[in-house]
Amino acid sequence: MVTIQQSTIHKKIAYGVEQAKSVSHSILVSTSTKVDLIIDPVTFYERGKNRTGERIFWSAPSGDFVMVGIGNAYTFESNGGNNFGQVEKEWIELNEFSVIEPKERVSGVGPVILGAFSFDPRKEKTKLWGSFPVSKMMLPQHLLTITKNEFWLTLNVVVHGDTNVDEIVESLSKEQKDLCKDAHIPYEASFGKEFIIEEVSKDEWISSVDTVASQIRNNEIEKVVLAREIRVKSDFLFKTEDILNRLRKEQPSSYIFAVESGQDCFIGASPERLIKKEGEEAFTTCLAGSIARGNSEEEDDHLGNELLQDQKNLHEHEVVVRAIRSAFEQGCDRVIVPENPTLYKVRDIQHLYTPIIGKVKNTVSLLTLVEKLHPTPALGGYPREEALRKIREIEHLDRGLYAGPIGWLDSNGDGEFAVGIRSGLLQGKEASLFAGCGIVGNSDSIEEYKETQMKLRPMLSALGGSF
Ligand SMILES: C=C(O[C@H]1C=CC=C(C(=O)O)[C@@H]1O)C(=O)O
Ligand SMILES: [Mg+2]
Repeated sequence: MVTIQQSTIHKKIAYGVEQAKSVSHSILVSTSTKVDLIIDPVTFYERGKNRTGERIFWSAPSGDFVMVGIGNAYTFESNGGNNFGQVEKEWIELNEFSVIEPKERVSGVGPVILGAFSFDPRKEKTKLWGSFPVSKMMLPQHLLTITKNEFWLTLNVVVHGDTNVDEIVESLSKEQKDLCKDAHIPYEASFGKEFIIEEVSKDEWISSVDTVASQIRNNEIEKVVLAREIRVKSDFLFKTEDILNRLRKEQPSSYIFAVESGQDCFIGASPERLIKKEGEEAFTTCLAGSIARGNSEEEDDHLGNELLQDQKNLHEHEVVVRAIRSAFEQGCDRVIVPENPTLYKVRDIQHLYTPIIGKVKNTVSLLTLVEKLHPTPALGGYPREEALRKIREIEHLDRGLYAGPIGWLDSNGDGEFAVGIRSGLLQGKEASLFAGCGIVGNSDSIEEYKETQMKLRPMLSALGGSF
């Protein structure tokens, strides 16, 4: 078994407990080891099923950077606002008293918090999202990181002066062994099961698009993103691992994520980065404006070219670029914005795409950038506050974590957040799936409805349907 040596863990935790006694403060102990085994991240996730409600999955597009967290060593939860500043403050404080091994840091290895924030904490919460707090970031007890073809295992624990070292070492080591048992075996998803789809407030959604488009034509507002929900019902439990496995295969150019809380799981495959920070460098993307994929290469190119010239879609996109540039310029120097969008293609849809980079100003943190950017007009609208007010008033939907920031942050302040779109909430034998569209003055409600259908396909297919 190639797990972290029990003696190493024992030494570090015992040292942490001594430190906790001497400074009268809790201590974060984090030990990581590079293992020379191949671990299938979905198998590892499945092995953690005793910890349902405390599992998290994240992988970046192309799938060569994956993190799987099992068990909460520490959680940052809020039931009020998203509290980005508070999470950051607590995270810095937790790291101030820490024992971290090894000293040389590898991005995504060691003390890392992962989780998600709500789209709009000011919108009244319904029982749909009753299992989730408004925001939840967790420091996993067990973290598997796959990066640059290396496999790392991390154990995180917060100890106190009276922590029983032997007990905690024994339980963590046993759990780690169980998680890694035969974890090289690739996870096999079971066959998809039948399910039915119920549209939620379809006609109301279509007429709300008409209403908002006419308000935009009257210059009341420039852009509003309106989302809708479908409810999926089956006789069988939707299994998170099966869905993760299919998303990994079918959506390789997207961020794949799953966050559990209680018995529910928020899961999806989003093509849209909100922000990545690596040292002084920051990367964001504007992704808005959509068209179908073609059935042949020729048709696909034709549709792509049509999208690149379509005035409605270019306007939808331009609003996003303008707002992101301005938010980015507050936190970054040397902001570089390409002049024209290109295409970003995922299995079921193609989008207009403008990547933006910048050099992060000295005092600016990742969560500060998240707060400045969220929600971009690709998810909310423009101007931001007016659009949020409009969504609160008109949308028949509790978005919860849908379209909110989802990602991770390490103890160096680096990390990445995507926006939680192309996603759904798994609730046993049922699931809610969400999709939204950027509405501008010349949006056609039936076309927008069709656009949401394309955006629902990745999750419908991952649930096991033939979409
Ligand atoms: C809000 C969603 O997509 C956004 C991202 C890309 C393209 C979009 C659009 O063309 O409308 C949306 O702004 C969603 O998928 O639920
Ligand atoms: Mg659109």
